[in-house]
Amino acid sequence: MLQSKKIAFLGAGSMAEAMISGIINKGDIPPNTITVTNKSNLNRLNHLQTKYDITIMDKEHIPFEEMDVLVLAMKPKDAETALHYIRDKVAPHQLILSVIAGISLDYMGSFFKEGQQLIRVMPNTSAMISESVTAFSTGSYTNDESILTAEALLKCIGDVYQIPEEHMDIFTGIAGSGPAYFYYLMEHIEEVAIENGLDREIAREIAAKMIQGAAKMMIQQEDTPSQLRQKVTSPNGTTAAGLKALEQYGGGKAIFEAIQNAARRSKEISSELQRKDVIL
Ligand SMILES: NC(=O)C1=CN([C@@H]2O[C@H](COP(=O)(O)OP(=O)(O)OC[C@H]3O[C@@H](n4cnc5c(N)ncnc54)[C@H](OP(=O)(O)O)[C@@H]3O)[C@@H](O)[C@H]2O)C=CC1
Ligand SMILES: O=C(O)[C@@H]1CCC=N1
Repeated sequence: MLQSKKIAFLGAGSMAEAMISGIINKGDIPPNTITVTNKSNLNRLNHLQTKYDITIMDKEHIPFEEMDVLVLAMKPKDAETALHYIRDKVAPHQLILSVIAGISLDYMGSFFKEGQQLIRVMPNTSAMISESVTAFSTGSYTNDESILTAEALLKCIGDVYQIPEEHMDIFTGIAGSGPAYFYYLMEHIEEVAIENGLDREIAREIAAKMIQGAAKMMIQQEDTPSQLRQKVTSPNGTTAAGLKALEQYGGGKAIFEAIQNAARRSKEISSELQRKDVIL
């Protein structure tokens, strides 16, 4: 179903590249039917073209009317300018898919004529290797065909969940930002490994595989995380000693607060972006 679709990415940064990479690796879409543009960084566009064989274009030259899907992948601060730019260039039947954190369907909808098809998406950068967990919420005018198109597209980058928009902030805190928490954890694992004489590369490999193994256990086994933890923890053993320090240094609380804070920031971005001048 994606073969004949024309897709344009507005924004060519980390998230756009991760999605483009995942989509192209999946092989359902010919690379040259993906058009990518950005604000001004031509070197970046050339780099993506060389790497993925996609079509790159100055945004002034994009034939917007020919596009089936427009992916908005700029920072929240640039969303308003971009929405202003495209509002008169797209028709309601075209699907606008935004991956911008915190930008609500209502806010987006306020730029367009009634009936515009909109989908709000939250992927993560594991899209690069088709391992994102991605959520999406649909606007009031989005039809079944567009939902199927979006699902097919997002399945190229991993697993997809349709969720109510009110859950987007917490989803963002957990899954959109989540990879960063693991990279942060890895940075600390490497630090202590090196201090204890291990090579950084070895430490990185064993820690990443350990995390992958634990993640697979949670997916494949019926045990809860708490039961799995207990199975690792011998009385008065090494794990109990490690968990004691985690508790003592506020590990659980830190994880809880990290996710809460990210979700709060997502909500805050939404309120910062309230549209002031609706002129249609
Ligand atoms: N990174 C992540 O892990 C995730 C990011 N997101 C969301 O994705 C969005 C992009 O994030 P990320 O890729 O990290 O950001 P980057 O800063 O890496 O990329 C932003 C891109 O937007 C382009 N841009 C800015 N203004 C416009 C415009 N008016 N028209 C077209 N392109 C424009 C920039 O162009 P130029 O370089 O020329 O200025 C750049 O290519 C954000 O809204 C973020 O919330 C969502 C999930 C995860
Ligand atoms: O940090 C951000 O705002 C974006 C959204 C989720 C991940 N990165």
